Amino acid sequence: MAKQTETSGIWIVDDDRGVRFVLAEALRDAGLSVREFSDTASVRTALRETTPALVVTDVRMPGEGGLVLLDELRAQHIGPVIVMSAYTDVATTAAAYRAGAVDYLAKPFDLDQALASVQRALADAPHVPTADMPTVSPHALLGESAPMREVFRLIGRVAASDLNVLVTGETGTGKELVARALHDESARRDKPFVALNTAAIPSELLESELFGHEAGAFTGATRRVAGRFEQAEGGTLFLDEIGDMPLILQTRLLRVLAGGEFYRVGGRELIRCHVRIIAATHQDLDARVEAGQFRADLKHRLDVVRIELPPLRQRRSDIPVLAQHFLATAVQELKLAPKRFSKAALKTIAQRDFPGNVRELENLCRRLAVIASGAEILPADLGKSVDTTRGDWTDALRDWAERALEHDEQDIHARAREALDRVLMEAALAANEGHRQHAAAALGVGRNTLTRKLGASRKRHS
Ligand SMILES: Nc1ncnc2c1ncn2[C@@H]1O[C@H](COP(=O)(O)OP(=O)(O)OP(=O)(O)O)[C@@H](O)[C@H]1O
Repeated sequence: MAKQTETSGIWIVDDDRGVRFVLAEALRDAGLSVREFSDTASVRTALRETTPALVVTDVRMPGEGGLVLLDELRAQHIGPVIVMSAYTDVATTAAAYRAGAVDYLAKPFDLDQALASVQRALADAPHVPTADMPTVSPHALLGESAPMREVFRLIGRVAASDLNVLVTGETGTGKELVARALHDESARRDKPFVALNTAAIPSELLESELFGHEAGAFTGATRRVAGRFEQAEGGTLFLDEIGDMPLILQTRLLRVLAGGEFYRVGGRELIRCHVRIIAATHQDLDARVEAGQFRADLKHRLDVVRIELPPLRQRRSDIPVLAQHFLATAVQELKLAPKRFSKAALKTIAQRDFPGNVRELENLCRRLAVIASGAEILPADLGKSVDTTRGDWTDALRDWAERALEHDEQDIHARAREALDRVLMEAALAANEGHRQHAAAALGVGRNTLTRKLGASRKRHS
């Protein structure tokens, strides 16, 4: 009979997060305990604490491959070990069996087949605990709720394909993070990931932003500039807020997607591109198509696979994990004294609605990291943070600025100042029935200043 050792379940070793997700999910669904590792070094670290009941390892990984690990595990009588690989050549398969693997799974494998293989190998193996163990690999994209697991599953499934993906969800739900995960899990991972927020670029500049321009293409174009398509060559182009793209550019984009080639603005050279497009929108794209604001044929091209990110209020069970992660990250980044949430504080936070979703939760945690006085954040601290900021327009401005900085946008200060001027002027004019002198006086600026700013704002918006 097999020796009853205390082990820590099934260990999956694969640098491909998508494969880990999918396989781990299937094994957990079957009631097994799973730990995930992205490389052999972290397996070795974990082996100092405990041993696995079974290891499923990839063969080719950056750094050290799975066969070295297999040798080591066999030498220490740890295992059984199942090997998986996309390289089903005879030499690799034979080497794996020679080194003592009990089975060899050729990728892409059928999940049922993988599960059957694991169950066969376990039939002889020691006791496997069924409680889920914490995973070792830090996923950038966190979440344990059912909808997020479904998102992980989809990412795992479609990452390796070259299909265009449309990510939908309210602002701040993690659409860009999903796009990055899709890129990181694809064969394009060593090529660039380029993000462009189409709503943040004035429409007259968007074309040259996407496709680049030649020197002299327009006033101020002093040299040739590569657009985002060229920058992303071989990799992934993430087009955020695609729903806001002006129709004329939708037509241009569609032509490029259909033909796989484009000209720079003012250029004559036809440039071929091999870019995977991941688009995102917080809008209802179908409704925009209905309303004639979005081209149906472009939607059709972008919306090949759809990943929907639910708002945070529909997956509240993710809030504690996210909050703790953001607090720890902020403390580390800002070099503050360690802080943690009290149970009551976490409970209060989890009950809150976050219209700005994960981004808003992240900002709240960053603020708490700075302002909470004790090592433990209490519900009273949350009150403080909310009372001083609720309804405060600087909050919205801060969110906007953080987002713009995150996306490496241009002229952030000028654009914010312009928006500030415009909002104040419009409000003052509205409050004074369009009377400029009164509006200026109400704002505490001279009439000439108001007229000048009004002119500048109109020009920018015409
Ligand atoms: N599941 C998650 N795990 C960890 N961090 C997350 C998660 N979802 C979102 N975030 C973080 O929240 C912030 C907002 O995410 P992201 O920019 O991807 O959202 P978005 O949906 O693209 O927003 P927008 O539509 O406003 O551009 C980022 O700092 C991101 O790292």
